[in-house]
Amino acid sequence: MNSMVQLDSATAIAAAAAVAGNPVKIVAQGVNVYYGEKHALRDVDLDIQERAVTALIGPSGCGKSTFLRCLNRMNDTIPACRVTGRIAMDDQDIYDPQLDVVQLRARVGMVFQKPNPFPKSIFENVAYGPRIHGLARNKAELEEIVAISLKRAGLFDEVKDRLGDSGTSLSGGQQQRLCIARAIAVSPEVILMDEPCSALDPIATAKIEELIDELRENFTIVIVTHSMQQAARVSQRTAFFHLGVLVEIGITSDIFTTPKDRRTQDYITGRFG
Ligand SMILES: Nc1ncnc2c1ncn2[C@@H]1O[C@H](COP(=O)(O)OP(=O)(O)OP(=O)(O)O)[C@@H](O)[C@H]1O
Repeated sequence: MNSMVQLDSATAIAAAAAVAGNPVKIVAQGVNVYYGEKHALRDVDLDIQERAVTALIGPSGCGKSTFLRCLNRMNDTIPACRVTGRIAMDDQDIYDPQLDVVQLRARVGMVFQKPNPFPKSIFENVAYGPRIHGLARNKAELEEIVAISLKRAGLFDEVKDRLGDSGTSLSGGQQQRLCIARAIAVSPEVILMDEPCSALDPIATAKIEELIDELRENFTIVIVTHSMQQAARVSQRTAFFHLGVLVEIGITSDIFTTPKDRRTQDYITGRFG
């Protein structure tokens, strides 16, 4: 088979082995999503492993972003959208009516396709979440959270002397790392990334990919990507969606070298997409 993806298979296999024993963080069972009459996701069963990167791939419109948005209930904000089935994080049903959605979204952070810093200072972009969630007892603690979050997002050295400047004054890649720092600042357990590099140049993309690899030590990451190369570089597990169906999920190197399903094979060899 002639996959379009160049795999550094030794690295990919070592990375998959390193996370192989990690427990499951999120379990989705029989998930269906409708936008009005449109049945966008059908009977999806999918496990997300803790402290690993899971990539969601598939052709445009297959339901990747829809599934991602189920994981922090962002679909609740779309009036016509209806979700059925069960999604549990650490065995807790995240669609339980008793559950506080604001708390859920602090536990399951999100980074979007287009960097979207608030029109506020770099400091305030990161401090906002910890402040509203009461995570700092005083100014010194808040400053510490901001500094740590910027360091973990690989941005601190570039901005430490200009924390008062507007977040929007940064380059696109820096803005995306600022958005990652903002997500990290409220100590989430899971970070969802919806095509986080699609608006970035190759150098900024490489930095974000390196960062994702570092972040998986502490966070569970789910990333939607149009780039099979990116999925191969950053993820340990890959899920392939097609026409609203989860076709298969497996170890990334297996999906790109020995997929079980013909549809996956056709996709990774570029027969459609
Ligand atoms: N807000 C919405 N209202 C109505 N239909 C929607 C909405 N969002 C998505 N859809 C439909 O649901 C299906 C899945 O869309 P989704 O955006 O999840 O796919 P995707 O795989 O992420 O696509 P892409 O790679 O192009 O971003 C598509 O047919 C899309 O048109």
